[in-house]
Amino acid sequence: MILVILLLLSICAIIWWQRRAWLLVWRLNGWRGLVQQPYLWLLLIYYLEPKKLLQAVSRTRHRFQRPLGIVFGNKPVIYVDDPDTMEQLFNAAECIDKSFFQEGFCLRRGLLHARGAAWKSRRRQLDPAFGSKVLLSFIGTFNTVGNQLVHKFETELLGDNIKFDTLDDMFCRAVLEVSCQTTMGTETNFTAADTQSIARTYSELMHISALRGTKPWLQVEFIFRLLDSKNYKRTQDLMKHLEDFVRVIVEKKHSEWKAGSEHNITSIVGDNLDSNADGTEDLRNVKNISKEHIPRRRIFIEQIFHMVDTGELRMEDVMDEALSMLMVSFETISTSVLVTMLLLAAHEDHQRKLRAEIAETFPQLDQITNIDPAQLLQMKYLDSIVYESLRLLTTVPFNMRAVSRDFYIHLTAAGGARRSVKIPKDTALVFDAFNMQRDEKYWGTHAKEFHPDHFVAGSMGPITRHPYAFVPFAKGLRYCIGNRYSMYLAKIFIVKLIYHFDFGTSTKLSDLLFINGISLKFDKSENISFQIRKLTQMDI
Ligand code: HEM
Repeated sequence: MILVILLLLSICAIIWWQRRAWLLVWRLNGWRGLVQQPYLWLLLIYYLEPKKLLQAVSRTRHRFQRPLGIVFGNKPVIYVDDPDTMEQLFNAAECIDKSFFQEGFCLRRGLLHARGAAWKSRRRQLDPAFGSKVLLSFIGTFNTVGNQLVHKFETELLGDNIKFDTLDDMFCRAVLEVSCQTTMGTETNFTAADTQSIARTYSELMHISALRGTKPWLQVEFIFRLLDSKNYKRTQDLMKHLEDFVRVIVEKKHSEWKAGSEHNITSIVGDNLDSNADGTEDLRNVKNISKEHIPRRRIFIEQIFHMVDTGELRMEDVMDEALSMLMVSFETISTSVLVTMLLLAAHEDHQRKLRAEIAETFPQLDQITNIDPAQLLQMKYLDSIVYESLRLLTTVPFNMRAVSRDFYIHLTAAGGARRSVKIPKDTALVFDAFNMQRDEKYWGTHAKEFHPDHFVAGSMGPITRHPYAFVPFAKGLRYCIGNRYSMYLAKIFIVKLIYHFDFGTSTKLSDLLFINGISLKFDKSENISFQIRKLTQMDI
């Protein structure tokens, strides 16, 4: 009897400890949500690892009413996979902070992880570094590394059995090369060989971060050290390797910058950035900037050095930003290019149509060697291919935030009735862009196919879907600062590759098994291969 009473008391104590989370589930999903919690916990216990999570969520999310409330320890968690709720949350000042799920990310410094007022001020400081003029000054670098990539394909990557992982590695190295040049002004020759193991170091760190991201207990430093000492030690070594690599370059560049004339520049060339987060290019802006007004290449760290002099930033901050810009850019852009090439290889008809648009836009070979951004931005079919790839195999499947203050969201019931739901402080938000962007409810019957027409305005008029049904770079207040940079670079690589080579594969979309890394990964990727053939002028 005493045991039963103790047990009941313990259950009551746990429910009291979790009361805010239970209350939120009740407000969001009613009795059904409360009763479903044990089932949800079982699913989470079984599937909480990168290889299983994404596929399990895709399979089971329909069994629950969404947005879905989850009791996670004493934390309320909301899983969101609909555009209406995403729009409210992405634009709420209470939802800009990162969540506890991201505590396991290897680099918890800089803009990427800043919170509240610190984030606002850092974002204001860094936004101009991604303005149109600065981006246009990088086009030469994008072209040069793109040409090196083409040469690498010509000499080493032609044949009937080019492995997916080989291309993955090559794209990672090429993007890292661009990133090192535009962030720190350093040529690293990664496209030829990763002699300093920098690309491999970043990849390994992202892999460990993804593992910790899906196992929240590993995000507590001492538990990580205790339960997974091997990866703990490895993370420390890898981070030190990267920090040393970046520190040497940043310090050298800072001394050069101080000695040079650029030192006197106290503000960076910016322009009006809008929240252009769906990747829709600001063609007008680019056209208005004449070639004479494009500054010489202003690398990222040079643009923020003057803030070190004024005391707004410390040298450590510059290093953190450089480290994280390299980290976030190389895996995301390379994954986007890789999946676009895979989808084009699997859909020869779209590949041919894109090649025709490229040939029409750039009739001379030297125009491909030196791609002009203004012409690039007019390529509507290229846009639709890149956006459709970002929709169907989105690069960042899940996105997370934390709620910093109690606030209300408005939900619409099936019958159309609206109701307000109070979201308490410290709730973790999980945005599932991957499944929303493949949901027939928002994308119609071709939702799970590669269908570039999704991004082509038809004879019936403009595209009318919900503006938040496509969020590869997030949207609202904390959207990706590198979205336009990514679009230029990815498109330049894709245009050059499709112009010079024919890509084929026997892999079908339905064969792909998805893994939730920091960016999208594929299980059994060793079974995916490409046939790559050099095209002649006749073929084009
Ligand atoms: C295809 C490529 C890319 C994709 C799909 C992508 C996606 C995203 C997403 C979804 C977020 C939002 C995270 C959140 O809401 O918490 C984000 C944030 C961010 N991205 Fe990207 N990204 C890409 C490339 C880049 C590049 C090239 C850079 C830098 C050069 C970059 C820098 C950042 C930074 C600094 C943030 C944090 C912004 C902030 O907190 O204010 N990203 N990115």
